[in-house]
Amino acid sequence: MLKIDKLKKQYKNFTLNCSMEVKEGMITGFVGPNGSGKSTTLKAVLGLIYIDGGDIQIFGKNVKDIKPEDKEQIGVVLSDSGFSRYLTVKDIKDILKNTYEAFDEQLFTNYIEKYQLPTDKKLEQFSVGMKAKLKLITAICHKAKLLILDEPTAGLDVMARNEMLDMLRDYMEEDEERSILVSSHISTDLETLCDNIYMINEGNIILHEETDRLLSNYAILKVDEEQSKTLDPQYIIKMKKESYGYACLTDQKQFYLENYPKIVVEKGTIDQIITLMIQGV
Ligand SMILES: Nc1ncnc2c1ncn2[C@@H]1O[C@H](COP(=O)(O)OP(=O)(O)OP(=O)(O)O)[C@@H](O)[C@H]1O
Repeated sequence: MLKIDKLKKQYKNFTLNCSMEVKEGMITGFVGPNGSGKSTTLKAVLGLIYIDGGDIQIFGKNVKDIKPEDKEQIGVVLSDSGFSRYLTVKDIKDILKNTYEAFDEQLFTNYIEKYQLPTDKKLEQFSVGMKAKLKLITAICHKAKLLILDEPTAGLDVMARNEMLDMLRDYMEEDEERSILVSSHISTDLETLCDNIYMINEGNIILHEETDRLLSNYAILKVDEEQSKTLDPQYIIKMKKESYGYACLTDQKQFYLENYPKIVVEKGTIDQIITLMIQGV
């Protein structure tokens, strides 16, 4: 569906060097700290910025060669893009109707009603949550095959986030050939939504893993100085000094549970895993 191979983008103090793949039928999460390169990657995929190297394929075609009809198959949410603040939902519906052949007016109207978005208020009067919902509705209502979503849940409360996640699940259930690439810094969203997750830091992909494996096989071993000397390091990915000794990230939880019954083995959250991947050695 989407393949990024050795994408390079150079800014003054930042180098992006990124490879990743979004497979058909999959929701792929993209997570990393502020300024790690998520938006830059997504903008490059959408052809919104000039790239310095690498290859991006969407629907099997180089991104430079994709045609307007291919673009119709991509739904987008970007943080710094959107409709003019003077437009209303009614205006936006008309624009979408005229832009996308496959625009599903009924689905659009159903979502607008479900989320109680006012149809004749200007966007400038919308709250952050209302704007975020509208952006996602506009991305999914033209029946695109691929959604590229940059922080679609940013600024939303828990209830609104869950509604957005449900919207994305419904979108996927409708057609098994669809895919989503979604960035978020709220890792619980990614845990419950994504099939696999890429972690990026300082422009480099530092981990790619299926979400199930992240949650079932990865763990954090908490060991004191003495225990750290006896610990078989073969499955330790990263170690970080802590007040009690060391936090050690492993992707072989079972091995340590079976062989080191005395050490504390904690199921790591995605946030803890990212932190150890970035700060550990
Ligand atoms: N147009 C630009 N000119 C110069 N530097 C830029 C430009 N756009 C982004 N950068 C830099 O590239 C780096 C990556 O930024 P990017 O927006 O991709 O990060 P991000 O992971 O999306 O961060 P956030 O989670 O804060 O949105 C940052 O250091 C940023 O300052």
